Amino acid sequence: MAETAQVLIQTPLSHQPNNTHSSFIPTDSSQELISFDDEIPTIDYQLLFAHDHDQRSKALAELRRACEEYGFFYLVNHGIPESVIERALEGISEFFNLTDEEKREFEKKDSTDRIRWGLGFSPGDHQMVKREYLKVLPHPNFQGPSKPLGFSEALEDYYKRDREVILNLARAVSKTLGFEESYLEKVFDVENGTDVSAMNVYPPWFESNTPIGLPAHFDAGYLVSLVQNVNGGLQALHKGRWINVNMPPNSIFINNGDHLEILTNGKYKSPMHRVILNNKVKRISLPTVHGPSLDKFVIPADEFVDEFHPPAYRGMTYKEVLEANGYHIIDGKSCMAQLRL
Ligand SMILES: O=C(O)CCC(=O)C(=O)O
Ligand SMILES: [Fe+2]
Repeated sequence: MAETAQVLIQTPLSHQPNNTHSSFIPTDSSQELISFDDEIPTIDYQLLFAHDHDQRSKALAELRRACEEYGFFYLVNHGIPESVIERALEGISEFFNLTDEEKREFEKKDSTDRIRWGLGFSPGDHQMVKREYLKVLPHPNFQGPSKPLGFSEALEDYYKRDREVILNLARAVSKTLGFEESYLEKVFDVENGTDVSAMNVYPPWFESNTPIGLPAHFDAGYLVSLVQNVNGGLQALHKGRWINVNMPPNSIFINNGDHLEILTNGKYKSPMHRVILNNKVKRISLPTVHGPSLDKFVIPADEFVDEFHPPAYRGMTYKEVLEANGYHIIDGKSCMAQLRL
């Protein structure tokens, strides 16, 4: 399948579709690029913690529906200042504007890399760059690139605020699952959790031979947050249709990660997503995968397993999952195919 050929070449933040999930991919190749502007749920972060009981219950019910029926949503009113996001995105743009020689300093060296720069090429054409990326590990012990000046600090500011939001969101998600709010924090040992972030830049389509910027894949971790400089490119699969992600101003795009799917035994699924190059502008995105601690062995929790819902995934430590198939943790590779029973 063409889809499979493409995925072997690119290196998204996470793993590629496996046989089980690929049944969700529209199989008619002529339709493969068709996408829809269907509505995506919007969750108001402040309301998830509102003092008013009714307001809070309503917001939590909306969050439950978004996690269960979609696996992704826009988060508004998250409290991260626009300037913090803008500075991080501007820093990314400046980094990618460095000379190739300067960027090569961050090319893969060995398995202890905490910063990794690289290029994603077009399938079958290794001259055609579809995506340039820079990966870092924001947590624990963030270490940013030494140049351009101020970039590392701008990233650190963003990651700190982003992590606060994600921790609180994980508390709200715990409640939507019927648990006490610290549930996810405890099962994933979030305090020692490993976060992997990719900064991506995609050229406009007219500079490329195919519009696929990043092939369909899933992300590891429990929750993934994403900010970007412009709309137009990211698509998520919902009920067999590719939905365009059109983020409202100053929002964050959130999706469930594989480990939330495993823990909930498939109740909160990790959605397939991809990037199509837009035909106008260079797009920059900043997705961050928030994951369990590396030694955490994640399996479906007892609460989601019964005689009608037998365990659908086997356990593996998060480190083994990320490093599956010979990759280093900074590649954020997952291996759902090996985890599914
Ligand atoms: O660039 C995007 O919008 C998405 C990137 C992504 O899905 C990834 O790096 O895993
Ligand atoms: Fe992704």
